[in-house]
Amino acid sequence: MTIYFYKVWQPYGCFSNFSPHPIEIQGTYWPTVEHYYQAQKFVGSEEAIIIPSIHAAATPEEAAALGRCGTRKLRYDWEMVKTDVMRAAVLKKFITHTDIQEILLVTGDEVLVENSPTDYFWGCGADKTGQNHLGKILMSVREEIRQLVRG
Ligand SMILES: Nc1nc(O)c(N)c(N[C@@H]2O[C@H](COP(=O)(O)O)[C@@H](O)[C@H]2O)n1
Repeated sequence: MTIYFYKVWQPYGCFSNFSPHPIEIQGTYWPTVEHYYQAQKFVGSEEAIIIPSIHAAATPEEAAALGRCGTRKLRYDWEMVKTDVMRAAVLKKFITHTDIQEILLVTGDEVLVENSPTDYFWGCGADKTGQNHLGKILMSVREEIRQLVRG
C-alpha cells in the first residue's frame, strides 16, 4: 500500500519538510528542514544576504516564500546540488528525532509519496505522474537508518 503524505496536520505529516523538527547542520540549528533547504538556494550567491531572514522566518511557509521569490538569483549550481542538500537534511532530521524515526521504520517497504498537487519534482503532482523525489529520499533514508540500526 502506498503511503501518501503532504500537510503536517494530515496522516504521516512528520514526513513533510514543514514538520517542526529542528536540525543541526555544520553548527547551525534550523527550525525545520524547509528553512535549511530554502536557505541553501543562496549559499555563495550574490543574494546570500537573504539567508539570515530565511533562518529567522517564523514558519516554514514564510521560509519557503522567501526562498521561492522569483526575482532572487539562485546559486549557479542549485539544480545540480538540490537533491543532495535535501537528502542530507532529511537524513539528519530522522537521525535526530527518534520518535519520527520509528514512524518511518514502521512503514517497512511501503512506497512513500509526497502528495503535492502542485509539485512534480519533490512530489507526485495533481495527476500522480510527478517524480516524487522527496518520497524517494525518505525511502533511501529509511534504508540507510535500517542499516545503521542493525549495525
Ligand atoms: N507549499 C507547500 N506546502 C507544503 O506543506 C509542502 N510540504 C510543500 N512541499 C515542499 O516544498 C519544497 C519545495 O520547494 P521549492 O519549490 O523547491 O521552493 C519541498 O520541501 C517540498 O517537499 N509545499
